Amino acid sequence: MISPALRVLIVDDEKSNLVILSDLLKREAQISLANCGKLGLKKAQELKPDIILLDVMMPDFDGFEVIKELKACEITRQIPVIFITGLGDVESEEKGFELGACDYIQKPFHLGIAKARVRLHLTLARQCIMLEELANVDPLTSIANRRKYDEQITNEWAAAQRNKTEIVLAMIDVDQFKQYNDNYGHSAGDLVLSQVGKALNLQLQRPRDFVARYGGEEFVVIIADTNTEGAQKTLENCKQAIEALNIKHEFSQHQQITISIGAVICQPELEQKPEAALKQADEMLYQAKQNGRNRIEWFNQGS
Ligand SMILES: Nc1nc2c(ncn2[C@@H]2O[C@H](COP(=O)(O)OP(=O)(O)OP(=O)(O)O)[C@@H](O)[C@H]2O)c(=O)[nH]1
Repeated sequence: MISPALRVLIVDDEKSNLVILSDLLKREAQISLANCGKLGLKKAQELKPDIILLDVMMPDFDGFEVIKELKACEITRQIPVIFITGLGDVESEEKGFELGACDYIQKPFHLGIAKARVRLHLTLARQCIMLEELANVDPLTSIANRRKYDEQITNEWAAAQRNKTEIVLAMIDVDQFKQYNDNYGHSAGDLVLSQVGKALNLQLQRPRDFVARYGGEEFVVIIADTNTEGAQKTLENCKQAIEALNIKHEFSQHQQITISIGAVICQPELEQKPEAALKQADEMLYQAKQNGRNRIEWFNQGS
């Protein structure tokens, strides 16, 4: 049985087709319906379904136009599209594949065969989601990994340059963590890292906030489209959230698990690279350690 968490969007102007297809798949996935191309496009962008079943001949905006828009849009580009259409000529079928469809089912279709083909694509969609997770999620903390950070910072840095907005980069390190491992054991250390990752993630919930495990006991934060005051508050909340975990660490100067944070805020010029900003954040992290840990140090652009 395929996971019911998968979401299928069916776009068809014929009500009877919507009914047949949703009946066919309702046990396989969550179904959303759209009775015209424009609505289908809107729902695809809003719902980001795992797969789209798309009619070709629709009055306002035909299926070929819809798939062109889907493939041109960053949000919907990856969603597999299956055409289900009365157009039986090979030229239309070839055009459907050329425009990026993953399958082309002709009407009238055999229920069992249509179901088997959609099921196959649902399975592939599910495997793609799993692969994506494996590639981008750190298994210990369940937050983003360094690979995802590299992708995110490339996009956010370019957006900040384009829109002339301010962006914050922060390096976070668990304080005296070697002492924790040495005294409480590596498994207990792993548990702390997992709790810290999740607690940071909870504080970074705005759509443009991002946190990843950078490696070992280090985390990296991106706060995009922000200002000094807002970012200071967010990072202060992160620091306090770790204190609030109240994890005993008798071998630390603060007697509990704490974090140090080095941060930099900038409006990047075209020639500026994010690696230089991250290095500044890292230098500030070193300062935070030198100045007593469990604190945030900001890079001063003037210094
Ligand atoms: N349990 C666990 N420990 C890790 C992991 N990755 C790195 N570490 C440990 O994190 C510790 C980092 O220690 P150090 O870099 O020496 O610094 P620290 O003890 O945190 O001291 P300060 O940074 O100066 O506060 C090392 O003991 C690493 O073995 C991990 O995945 N799990």
